Amino acid sequence: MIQVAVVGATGYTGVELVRLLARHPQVVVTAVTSRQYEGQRLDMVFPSLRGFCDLTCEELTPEELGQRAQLVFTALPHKTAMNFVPGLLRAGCRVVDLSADYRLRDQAVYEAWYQSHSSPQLLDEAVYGLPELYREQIRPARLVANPGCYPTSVALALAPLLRAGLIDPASLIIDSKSGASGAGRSAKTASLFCEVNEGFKAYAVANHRHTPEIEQTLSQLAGCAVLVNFTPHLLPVNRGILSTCYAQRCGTVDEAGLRRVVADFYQDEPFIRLCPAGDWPNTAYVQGSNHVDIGLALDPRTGRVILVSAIDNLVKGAAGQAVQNMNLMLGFEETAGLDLVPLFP
Ligand SMILES: NC(=O)C1=CN([C@@H]2O[C@H](COP(=O)(O)OP(=O)(O)OC[C@H]3O[C@@H](n4cnc5c(N)ncnc54)[C@H](OP(=O)(O)O)[C@@H]3O)[C@@H](O)[C@H]2O)C=CC1
Ligand SMILES: CC(=O)N[C@@H](CCC(=O)OP(=O)(O)O)C(=O)O
Repeated sequence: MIQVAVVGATGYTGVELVRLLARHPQVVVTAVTSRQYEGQRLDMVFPSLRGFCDLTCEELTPEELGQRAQLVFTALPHKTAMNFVPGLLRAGCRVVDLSADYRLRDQAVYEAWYQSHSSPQLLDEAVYGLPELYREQIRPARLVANPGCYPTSVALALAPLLRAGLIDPASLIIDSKSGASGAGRSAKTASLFCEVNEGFKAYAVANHRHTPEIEQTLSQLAGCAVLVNFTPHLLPVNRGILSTCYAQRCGTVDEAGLRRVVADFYQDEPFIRLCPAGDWPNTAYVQGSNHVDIGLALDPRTGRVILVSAIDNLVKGAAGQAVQNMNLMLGFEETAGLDLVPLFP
């Protein structure tokens, strides 16, 4: 059994990691960290874990974590993870970082959207952890930057047609909706029940920090600099992201042809499901699982292709993808610990 640790285990992605890792056949969680809950058993903080995890929350230095684990998941807020990750690497750990701190390759872009970077020397080394696109680079990596939840849903929807040159990279409009767990577990007025329930709003319009992350992946796929309009919305549900992407079709390929390209691109992917024509993704059909559902239509009147994707933001959008990355890094079956049938209803 390989020893792993979760830093920031009392956040939404941290506890989701512990849930998934508790059933993983080849790893054992040896440490869970938190400042606020130091000294408390994790299954007292999250009774859902009773019988699955008997660890107590600790505050541990990277050096101490290095004594306890070979691979560490950092599930800390962005701008915080960068203070932890270099020490973990020095302590000999491999790291899957769930924050945004190592996702952007260009330091100037990171600093324009976040803040000054304290370990920019690691940006070149970090591998963007989207297995469906970068599987071979992830396997040997020391540091994997787990993608953001919105960028995961968008990149996987657009990748096949963008790479095939069948949609115009200058025409992309993306409209995404997320459940409230996407905002994390820390107390904020905007996340209060009455602020979220029975409402539906756009936020961070034209300036959401996932825009450059989405553009980075799409530019690589398209082979040219891509700019997008990306508008996130907050849904009054706990989990789930639904992204609707609009793109102008290139050439005269029909809907069946577009569908074949997407199906071929993902034919060996265990977590991607292409919906049959006329069927559309629903966040409820992927909840609790690492699946990505993708639907596609060509509007013959406008010549636009419409791609819709659904993921669980805490699983394929965070903890599940992190476990998928760990599986690749450690040479395990990619689906180990992730053989989850979505919850419904
Ligand atoms: N929620 C989501 O859907 C997704 C989140 N992510 C990313 O994953 C990371 C974690 O997100 P999420 O779980 O939602 O966040 P939460 O706010 O729910 O949890 C953050 C965790 O980090 C700990 N923490 C906070 N500040 C510090 C600090 N300064 N030093 C040490 N520990 C700290 C918290 O515990 P304590 O305060 O007790 O130390 C807590 O355990 C973030 O970078 C987020 O952007 C990525 C994809 C999806
Ligand atoms: C609903 C909501 O607030 N969502 C978060 C995205 C969370 C996320 O996964 O982003 P990172 O991993 O990059 O932090 C937001 O819009 O900031």
